Amino acid sequence: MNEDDPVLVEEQAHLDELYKQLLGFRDDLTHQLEHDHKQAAADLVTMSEEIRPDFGGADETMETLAAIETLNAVIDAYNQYHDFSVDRLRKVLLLLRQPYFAKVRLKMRPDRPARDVYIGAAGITDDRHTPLVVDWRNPIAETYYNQENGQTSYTVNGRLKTVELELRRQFDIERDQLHAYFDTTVAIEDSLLLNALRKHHSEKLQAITATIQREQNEVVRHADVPVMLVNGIAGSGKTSVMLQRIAYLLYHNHETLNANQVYLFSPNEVFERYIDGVLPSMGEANPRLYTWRDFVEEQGAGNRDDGSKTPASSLKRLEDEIGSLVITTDDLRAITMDDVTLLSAGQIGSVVDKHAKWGIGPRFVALTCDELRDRLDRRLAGMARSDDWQERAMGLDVEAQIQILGSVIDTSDEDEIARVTRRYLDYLFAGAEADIDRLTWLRLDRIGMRMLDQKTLSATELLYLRLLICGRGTSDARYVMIDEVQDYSAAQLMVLSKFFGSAHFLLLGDQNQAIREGTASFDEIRSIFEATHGQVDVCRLLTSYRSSPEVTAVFSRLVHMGDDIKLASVRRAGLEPRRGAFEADGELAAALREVVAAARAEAEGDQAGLTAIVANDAKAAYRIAKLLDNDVPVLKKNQSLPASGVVIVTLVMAKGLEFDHVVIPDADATTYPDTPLARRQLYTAVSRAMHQVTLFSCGEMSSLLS
Ligand SMILES: Nc1ncnc2c1ncn2[C@@H]1O[C@H](COP(=O)(O)OP(=O)(O)OP(=O)(O)O)[C@@H](O)[C@H]1O
Repeated sequence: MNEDDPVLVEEQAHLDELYKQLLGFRDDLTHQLEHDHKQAAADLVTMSEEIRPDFGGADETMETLAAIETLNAVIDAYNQYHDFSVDRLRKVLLLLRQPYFAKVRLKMRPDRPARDVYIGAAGITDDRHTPLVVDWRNPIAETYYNQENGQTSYTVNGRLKTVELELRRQFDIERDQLHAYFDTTVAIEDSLLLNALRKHHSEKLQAITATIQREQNEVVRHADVPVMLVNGIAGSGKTSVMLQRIAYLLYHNHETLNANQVYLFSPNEVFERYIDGVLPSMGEANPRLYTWRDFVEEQGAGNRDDGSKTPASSLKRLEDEIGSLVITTDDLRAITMDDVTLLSAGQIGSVVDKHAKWGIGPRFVALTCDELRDRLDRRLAGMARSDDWQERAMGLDVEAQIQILGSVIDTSDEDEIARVTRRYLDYLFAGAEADIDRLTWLRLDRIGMRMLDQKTLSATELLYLRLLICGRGTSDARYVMIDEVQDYSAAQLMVLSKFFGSAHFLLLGDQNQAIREGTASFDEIRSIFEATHGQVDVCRLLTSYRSSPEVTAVFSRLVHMGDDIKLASVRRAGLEPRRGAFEADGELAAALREVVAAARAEAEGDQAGLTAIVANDAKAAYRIAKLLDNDVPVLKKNQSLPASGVVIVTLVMAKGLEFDHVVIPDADATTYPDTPLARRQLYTAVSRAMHQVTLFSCGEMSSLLS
């Protein structure tokens, strides 16, 4: 430490003091939890021994129940206290890694002295509830992210508070070591950001809590609107911002929202593994992670074309036809379980006919399902009275009777036999009600194929038809995040927006990275979500935090963003792009081998980085691997990104990822002709690079790169 710098000395002393407190909290909490655990176990044993179960008379029963009630209340109290202590310990452990990353000195009122607020990954107070560190999601921390010196403001409980920011200080801290501090009193320059960006590629995406930039913060702290569409250039932090936003929402709604109610759609499994450490590193649980495939499979439509290429016109046609849809008996299927027909197609048909006059839609489904459930109930009641089923129930051995029916059947009591047989039938046919609700009685495939005059139905068509008939898909989801939204077709988005009709959406994408033909434009995305959710708020992110100015110059030339928009990079200078057009495969192979050798040599030194050879498709990837004598691995779906070295990836797999050095081995005019799609594919491939891009072609180089 520089002993001559009084600020550094003073801040280190503050850190030492706080760290000591944190260690104390950790030890106290651990002891407390251990002690409480033992105490609780002992108390529960004593209390339960004191309960003398007596159900002899009404008074005795009341007394016994009251004693059990008291025991339950004690268990609840222990659990609550336990949860509170565990939560506090979790925060302390998080802060012990880095107690805080910034401080703001705020003058809350002109007549009061300014006070220092330290900001960290979690908030912690001392025993007298005085805040020692404030959580980055606390309203007051907004003054740090606003990046405004002097007068600034934050919103608390919907009210804007104006304050004076006297000092904004950032810290480079690891555990109890203060490495450096940066004051931004003169001009707002984010030294911590520049420090962070100097680093090399990491195996997994990192949280950006300490360095969220102003335009990103607007997304993270945005009001809770039905749909937000973030339109950002490559490397502008869309994925990072989305994860910070999830953490923000979980913090502000901690009493009502859990991570299971947040759904995150991402392009593929490699990407899922790349991002799955971010929220846990912030002390939050991961949301439910889905690819489109996972979603389709969960909906029982995994065994057909996944519908990613289904045109929106197909779904529009279903919408148009649904009003005049007539359901015939052939469209119905009996509800059968274990070869027992519980409701025949004919019986279902009579219910359907009764309610079809309302038109085929959510109301029809609700009324029909209600009545089918009633009929099922009557059917099971009838079966429970039949000799055949009663004999089967009584034929169960004693163990099975206790396990399934809860007691041994009293064969002397006829009513009891019927009651128990009913319980047995409920157990056997437990899935029948779910079948009714899942509309297994309706041959959706057949109906859809007739409506569309097609021989098969894609997953998108099937799910949309089901949605048109039932209304909403799920109300389990409160928030749905779709990353790389530009890669979804209008039809896929129509399904998702309707399926999650009651959820709020965060859509993030970059139109220039749409690498498939036939995906939805941002205007289409807006109108799809406006139709289901009303309003769509749009935010833009225009600075690249991933790529060096040199790399940014290559990819920004590929696209036209609009005259008023200029892409910017905040990274330090990287290396100049390398190019090479070769006449034959042999020459290309030699050049690639050189790159591989250089990358491996680097990886052995302390300059470990990751080089990716990004091939246009799987065929090209394996061709390159062969050219390199299979010495470089091709990244597979079930693998994670290596930390360093060289890897071959397809463009589809490279989506959302980043590498220190990107080599495009097939940058030729045939692979990348002068078409809008090829332009976007090249933009996506080049923009995966942090420090350097190498463009090789066998034959003439694509004119897009000239
Ligand atoms: N505010 C920030 N502070 C530090 N690093 C940042 C910041 N914002 C983004 N980054 C870094 O920039 C890189 C790109 O971020 P991210 O992958 O979230 O961008 P993206 O917009 O989703 O990219 P793409 O659309 O090209 O896949 C990551 O390494 C991320 O850590």
